[in-house]
Amino acid sequence: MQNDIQEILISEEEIQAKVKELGEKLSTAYKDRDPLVICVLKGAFIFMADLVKNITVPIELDFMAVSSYGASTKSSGVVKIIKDLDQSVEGRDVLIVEDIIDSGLTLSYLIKLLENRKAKSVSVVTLFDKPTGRTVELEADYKGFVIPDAFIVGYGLDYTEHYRNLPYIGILKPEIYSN
Ligand SMILES: O=P(O)(O)OC[C@H]1O[C@H](OP(=O)(O)OP(=O)(O)O)[C@H](O)[C@@H]1O
Ligand code: HPA
Ligand SMILES: [Mg+2]
Repeated sequence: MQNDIQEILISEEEIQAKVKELGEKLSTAYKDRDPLVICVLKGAFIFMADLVKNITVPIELDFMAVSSYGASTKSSGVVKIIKDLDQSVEGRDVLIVEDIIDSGLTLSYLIKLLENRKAKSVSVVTLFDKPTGRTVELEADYKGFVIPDAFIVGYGLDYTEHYRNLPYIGILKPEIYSN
């Protein structure tokens, strides 16, 4: 698996330091608000687990699974709900936890959905932001790293469902895509 990586873009240590910093910011922002923190599966599962350990105020968690990339490095443009939330968001302060904002399609769909379900507020924290990928206008409320125009893997992010278990962010060798 490591042999498929051309370059490590962001190290495990850099990620952990950033996640701690985001956790501290969110602990201040959500003090006394008991937010519903929503993990967007699968990509955000590692970020979510590390992030909530760095949030020091009461929160509730829920999980939603959506997919639009399939086995490609380009969004299909169709966001498919694979698993919906267990809890109602009505009247709740909601924080969506995403691994990456690329085209912005996944999040713009989710934000609209949760607003239609009458959440009191909907905010977004993303660990990675790829602004060059945007096809819809969208800004995260909290973000970790701005990344260049490259397909990244690791720390939850996949290519054809692999590489999610790398503890760092890497770029794959070009020959991996032609296999
Ligand atoms: O801004 P966008 O262009 O919509 O891309 C971002 C979304 O794409 C990825 O999910 P994917 O659909 O690959 O599902 P996965 O999380 O199961 O890998 C990623 O985890 C984000 O949820
Ligand atoms: N890597 C993995 N999954 C993704 C990406 C990416 O760069 N962009 C959107 N989903
Ligand atoms: Mg994916």
